[in-house]
Amino acid sequence: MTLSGLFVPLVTPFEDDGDIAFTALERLAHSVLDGGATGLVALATTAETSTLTADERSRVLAVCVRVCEERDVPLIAGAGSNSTAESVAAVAQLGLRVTAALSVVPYYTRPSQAGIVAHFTRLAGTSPVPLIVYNIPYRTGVGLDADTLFQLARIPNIIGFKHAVGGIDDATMAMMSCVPDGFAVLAGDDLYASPLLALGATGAITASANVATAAFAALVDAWHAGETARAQKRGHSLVALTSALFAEPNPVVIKSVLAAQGIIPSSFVRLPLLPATASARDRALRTL
Ligand SMILES: O=C(O)C1=N[C@H](C(=O)O)C[C@H](O)C1
Repeated sequence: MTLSGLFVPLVTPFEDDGDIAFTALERLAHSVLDGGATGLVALATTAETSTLTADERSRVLAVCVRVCEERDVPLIAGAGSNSTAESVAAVAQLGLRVTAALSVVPYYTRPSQAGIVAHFTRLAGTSPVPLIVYNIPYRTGVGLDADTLFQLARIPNIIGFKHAVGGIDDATMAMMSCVPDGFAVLAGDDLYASPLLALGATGAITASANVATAAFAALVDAWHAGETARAQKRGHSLVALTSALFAEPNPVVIKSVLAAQGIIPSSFVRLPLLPATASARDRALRTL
């Protein structure tokens, strides 16, 4: 299985009192699929997963599983932490309900490159579903060098990377020059999705696609169709929007835009996130 296309990491809509708005979540899930997304990502960073309780996480996942089954589309679900044992348990809990698990490089602990390979070897060996390694050094505090990327890509049951390194760096260039056949590279930095697709990424997981699903779907399609001029134009046209949506910590601006559009009931986010400022929200709305 090669994962390709646009996967939307859904926000978790809240009511003004902080309760999860499950009906709005289900509506949003259908609406991004109607807008051209290939599949969904449940419980990613954009979902504010770290501030959901275990019960809320399982109810959010249940909504996403139901929608993806109804629509017959792939579902990726976030699972894992900076504890290998806890990550093994979290991925096991997903069972076979998802297409793949998205597991972040262990954050905060700053393990060695060999430790990271050992972590994912253990996880991939026990996971009931294929794994996607989430490489996001600006959140985890630890980068992956080219050799580590090659080693991870060769581990059985690891089928892809969500690659979000804040640019196109040396390790990215080395990795993209020899991606194993069938291995998925999913662009995870909204601003660099277009250049990574140009280098051969199989798809994208971009939070901005909660707001601009059709535009991101068209961007992925254009690069995959080899229509360079159209793809570049699409990429350029998304720069102002993605910059505006990430002007404050993700997903606060995205939620404020969705709330202003009436797509979700409230711009509420849980502490330690604060709601987007009016100026950030208005700037994003102006770029739509
Ligand atoms: O939740 C996600 O998946 C994403 N999170 C990233 C982040 O918040 O750092 C951004 C990316 O668009 C997808």
